Amino acid sequence: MDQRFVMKCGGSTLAALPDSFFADLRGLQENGVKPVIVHGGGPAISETLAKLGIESEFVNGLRKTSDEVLDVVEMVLAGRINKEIVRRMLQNGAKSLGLSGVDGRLITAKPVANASEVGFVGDVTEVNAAVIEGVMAMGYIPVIAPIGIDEAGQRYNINADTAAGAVASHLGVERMIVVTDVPGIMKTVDGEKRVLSSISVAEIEAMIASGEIYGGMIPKVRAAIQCIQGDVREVVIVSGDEPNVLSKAIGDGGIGTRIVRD
Ligand SMILES: Nc1ncnc2c1ncn2[C@@H]1O[C@H](COP(=O)(O)OP(=O)(O)O)[C@@H](O)[C@H]1O
Ligand SMILES: CC(=O)N[C@@H](CCC(=O)OP(=O)(O)O)C(=O)O
Repeated sequence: MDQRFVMKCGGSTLAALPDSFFADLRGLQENGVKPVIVHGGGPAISETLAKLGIESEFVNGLRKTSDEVLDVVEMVLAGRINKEIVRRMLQNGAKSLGLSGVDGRLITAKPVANASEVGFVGDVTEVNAAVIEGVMAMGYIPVIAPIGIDEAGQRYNINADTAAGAVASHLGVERMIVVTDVPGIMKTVDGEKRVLSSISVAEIEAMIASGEIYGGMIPKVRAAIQCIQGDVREVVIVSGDEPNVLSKAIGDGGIGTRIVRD
């Protein structure tokens, strides 16, 4: 079994993650499991932009990113949030090493198709798997901030779900775990809101079309659909509140929503 997995941790849940979450990661590391973390931090970016009086808006879930916004995105993601995660892992006995996609040209990016509307927002074209594997081989959990760079040295702001999906695809791991602030993809059935234990690509498309999947869930399911076309066997969406969520998600813990190939 592939003992590696990619975990995406959303800004919606980062600050609230209990120590037990990081202790779970340490336990996995001690047992030879090799996690790779890609993190977000959207709410912290918005908070800092507001403090600095810099306007920002989202276009179809992507932050409109000017050069000025890009400075703040990099400062918050690669600085504050990345180091906060590394620190919490250290405090809980897990060994980790923080990087942004710029370090070692970890994430090569190109402008998204609607760059004229959203500015310096990137799509991933290449992931330097050798650097990630090297960090893992040294016994560290890589913690990656979703900033990309192109051949000319231009930086890009990349949606963290998109970046995590690309890292999972390029590493060829079997599983990606998306940790967020809801227990999975929810659907109202007979007037009752339920967490779907699994969902197919066709069902996802239908729920996007009907508006039952909206907002921040859209980039997650899009990234999931993209990476299960390759080697990734399943993507699991779970809540960071659940005790030992990662151990449960990599086992058959019946947790969250599993997205698998049709
Ligand atoms: N069908 C759905 N089931 C669960 N959550 C959904 C659904 N559709 C949209 N969402 C929204 O997606 C949010 C998670 O995305 P987001 O806030 O961007 O989190 P993160 O910061 O973890 O990336 C949930 O809090 C919820 O408001
Ligand atoms: C292009 C784009 O929108 N980038 C995101 C990057 C952070 C992110 O995705 O964070 P979450 O996972 O917490 O949402 C942003 O600027 O907010």
